[in-house]
Amino acid sequence: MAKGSAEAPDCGSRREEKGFFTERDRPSGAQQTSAGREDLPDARRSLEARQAELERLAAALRDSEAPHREQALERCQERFDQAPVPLFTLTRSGLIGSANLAGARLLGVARSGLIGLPFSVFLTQDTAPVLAAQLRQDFEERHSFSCEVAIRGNGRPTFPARIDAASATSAECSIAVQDLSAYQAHRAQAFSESRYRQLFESAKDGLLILEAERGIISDVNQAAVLLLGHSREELLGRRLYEIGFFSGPGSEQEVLAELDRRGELRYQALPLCTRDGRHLFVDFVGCSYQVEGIRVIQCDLRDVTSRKRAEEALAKSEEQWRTIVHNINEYVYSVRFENGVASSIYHSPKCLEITGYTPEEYYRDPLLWFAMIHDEDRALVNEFLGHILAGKSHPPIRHRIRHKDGSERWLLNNCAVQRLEGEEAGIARLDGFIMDITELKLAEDNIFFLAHHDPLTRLPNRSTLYARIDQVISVAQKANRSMALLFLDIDGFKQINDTLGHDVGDRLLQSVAQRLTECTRPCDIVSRLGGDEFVIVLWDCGVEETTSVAEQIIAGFSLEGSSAVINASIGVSLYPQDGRDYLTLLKNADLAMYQAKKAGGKGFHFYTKRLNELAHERFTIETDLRRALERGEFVLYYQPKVNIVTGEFSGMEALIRWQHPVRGLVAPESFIGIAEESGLLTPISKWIIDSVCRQLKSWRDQGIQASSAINLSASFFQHADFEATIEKALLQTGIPPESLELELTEATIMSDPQQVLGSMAAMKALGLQLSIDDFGIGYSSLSYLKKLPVDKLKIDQSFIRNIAKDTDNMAVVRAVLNIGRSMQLKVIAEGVENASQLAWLQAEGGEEAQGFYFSRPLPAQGMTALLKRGKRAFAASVSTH
Ligand SMILES: Nc1nc2c(ncn2[C@@H]2O[C@H](COP(=O)(O)O[C@H]3[C@@H](O)[C@H](n4cnc5c(=O)[nH]c(N)nc54)O[C@@H]3COP(=O)(O)O)[C@@H](O)[C@H]2O)c(=O)[nH]1
Repeated sequence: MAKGSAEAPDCGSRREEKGFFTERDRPSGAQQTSAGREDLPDARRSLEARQAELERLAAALRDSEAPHREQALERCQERFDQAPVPLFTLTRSGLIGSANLAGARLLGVARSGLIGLPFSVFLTQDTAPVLAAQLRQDFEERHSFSCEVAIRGNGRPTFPARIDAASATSAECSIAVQDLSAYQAHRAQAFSESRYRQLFESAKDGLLILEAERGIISDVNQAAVLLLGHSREELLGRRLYEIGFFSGPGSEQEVLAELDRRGELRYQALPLCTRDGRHLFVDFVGCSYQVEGIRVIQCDLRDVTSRKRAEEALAKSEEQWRTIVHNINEYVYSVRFENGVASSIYHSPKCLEITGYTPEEYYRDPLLWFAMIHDEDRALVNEFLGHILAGKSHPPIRHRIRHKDGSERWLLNNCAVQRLEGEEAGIARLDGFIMDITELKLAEDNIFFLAHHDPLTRLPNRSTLYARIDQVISVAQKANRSMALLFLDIDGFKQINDTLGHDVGDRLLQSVAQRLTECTRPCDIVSRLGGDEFVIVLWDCGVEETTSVAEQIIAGFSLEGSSAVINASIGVSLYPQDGRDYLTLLKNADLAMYQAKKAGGKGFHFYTKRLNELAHERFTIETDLRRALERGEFVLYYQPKVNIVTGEFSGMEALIRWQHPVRGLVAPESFIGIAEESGLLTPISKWIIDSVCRQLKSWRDQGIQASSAINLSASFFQHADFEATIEKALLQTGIPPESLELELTEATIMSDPQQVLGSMAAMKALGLQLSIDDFGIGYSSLSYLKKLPVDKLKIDQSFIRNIAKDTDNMAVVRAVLNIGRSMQLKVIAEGVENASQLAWLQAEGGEEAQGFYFSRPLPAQGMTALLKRGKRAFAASVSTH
């Protein structure tokens, strides 16, 4: 070292005082480190070898002679100079005491220029203090140390270096400097490779590295092994087509050529069957690059089977949804809201049929929908949308739109809102469906119409009348107005229906409805209650106006295709005097109509209080009648029929009387009609038949061979029990059928000619006598009369009453007598009250008569007495003149 010191530039001693650090600066506890010993063995060994050499030389110097000492020093100096490791000696101040050749090369400064320079000038600012601290500690504690610094070599960039210092002597310490540039580069590369391998192996995607030249797999990661189901060994050296990619070597070649040309290739959802039979879909990304001059292909395989399956499921569900939406009858739509602006995102094809506009037209104009809403329904739709957009639920609404073709359509509109949550809370979408309910609405309207109207005449029906008239009455009450209720019933409608057929009856009802509508104003109500009953409500009409309307109505209805003139009867009640509610007005108008009917029809009658009294009376009679039969209050009177030629009994007529507990003996005219209308005449008729037969039997039992006529009403003649009742009575009493005579009026026969004719034939077949009562006042034609199985005509008493004075009556009676003769029918004149009537009849050739002149109707007991007078009881009566 002395030699080195001698060779060192004199600047060394010059800079001693301004050295690296001074005694004062020397640290007290610097640590020795052995870090990097194994990393840098050469430098350390070299340094340790020099240290050992120096120690050996020192020992030799102590023990040897001078010549040997010189030689040793030279050898030592040479080894120091030629050592491959950059070596330096540093003074306590950190000045360079000596440097070997490698050291001078490292720092890029001639050795002579280095001596005396602080070593720190070659260090970066941040690492210089590191070395200074270590040196202080080294000189203090005489320990070796190692540290890493950054050297700013002359003419080369800063490079990392490691300094190994031997234990310092009192004056100097030796350091070996190792350039770490190459080492660190190597270490970086090793780190990079390890990191790459780690990344390669831990990648989730399967990675295959191919030698591009031969197309064979040269590396695979674990993910690829798991994905493909092949072991790593099976994969290495194989080609892509051999592990299931691409259809074969040709196809693979094409793919690799394309990859080569473009540098990168991507395939999405390639189907792949793995070695263990799994069917997968993988996204394939191939890219080609050079590694150390060799071209490789990296294949990235990502298992997208779940995604693919989900996509397929989604596509399938979308397809199903589309199929459903395209085939349902509803028009489905979806509108998106973005920043408060609506835009159409879906309109199913059905929109064209329902609205006339194509989906494209909706996409172009988001407000098209609103434009077609019917003006009257716009408020309803706005309210509906307001509810929906506010997030409230609302049932579907029905509204109208104007179809593109101009027609009006009824729609059922239902929709729901899809909302965004969180910060961007608000409406995202409006989804809805629309159904064309035009036909349904029409059907509903029709059903509603039919529920409230009569289908035949299309007039309001009973329930509608009821609802409307209540409103009319309420308005009339508030406005202090009058109104009239007209109850109309077609005269003889049943006969028209029965004789001319129901089609004709229907047409008649329709023409009546039309006529009533024509005769009234729009503010009036015309309705059909049912059957041939109509109700007309005339608003703000008194007696005068109502009379005028009623006269127009009853002027007569002509029936299309028929010459018959049809008449009607009308009853009128007035609000408020005849009633303040519908039912009272209707009841009173009905009473008045009944009165009009009783007056012969073809007329109208205003309701009067008297009608009500009569109705009340009638009601009382009806109530009493219901109890009369069971209380045995009916009795039979008998009026004789007389042969006016011989004066002999020719028969008798049974006539009913009601022995009323309060009213006394009530004549049949006061109750027969009521009994018939209330359905009580059937049991009463059965009682009459039974009683007459029993009386005849009683007389027979007394040796009197009598016969009797019975009056039969139309209702009982048509009753299902009629024939059986007669047969049973004959059977039970055993009287001969020919002792019983049935009197039917022309009206009875005409009420249902077919059925009555059948019953008459049956009675005739049984052996009963049949006669037409009140003959002459009806409308029997001769041709019709010929068909009837009757034995006798009974001239109505109205013709006999004024026979002496009334030439018309004479003519009628003569005519009936002639008819009888020509048709070989017996003729009896009833209502003979005096001798002149009898004489006239006798003069005209009449054979039989009945009347007060001979006898009033007698109770059975009286008749028994009369009968006992013998055959010629009336001989004196017939020969008085
Ligand atoms: N269905 C039934 N109808 C019956 C029955 N009994 C009677 N009647 C019908 O009631 C009407 C009135 O009958 P009545 O009060 O009994 O009157 C009868 C005679 O009393 C009356 N008559 C007879 N002779 C004269 C006379 O000279 N002058 C006169 N003013 N009246 C007279 O005529 C009635 C009998 O008429 P008719 O039946 O047409 O022969 C009457 O229509 C009865 O038919 C019954 O049981 N069932």
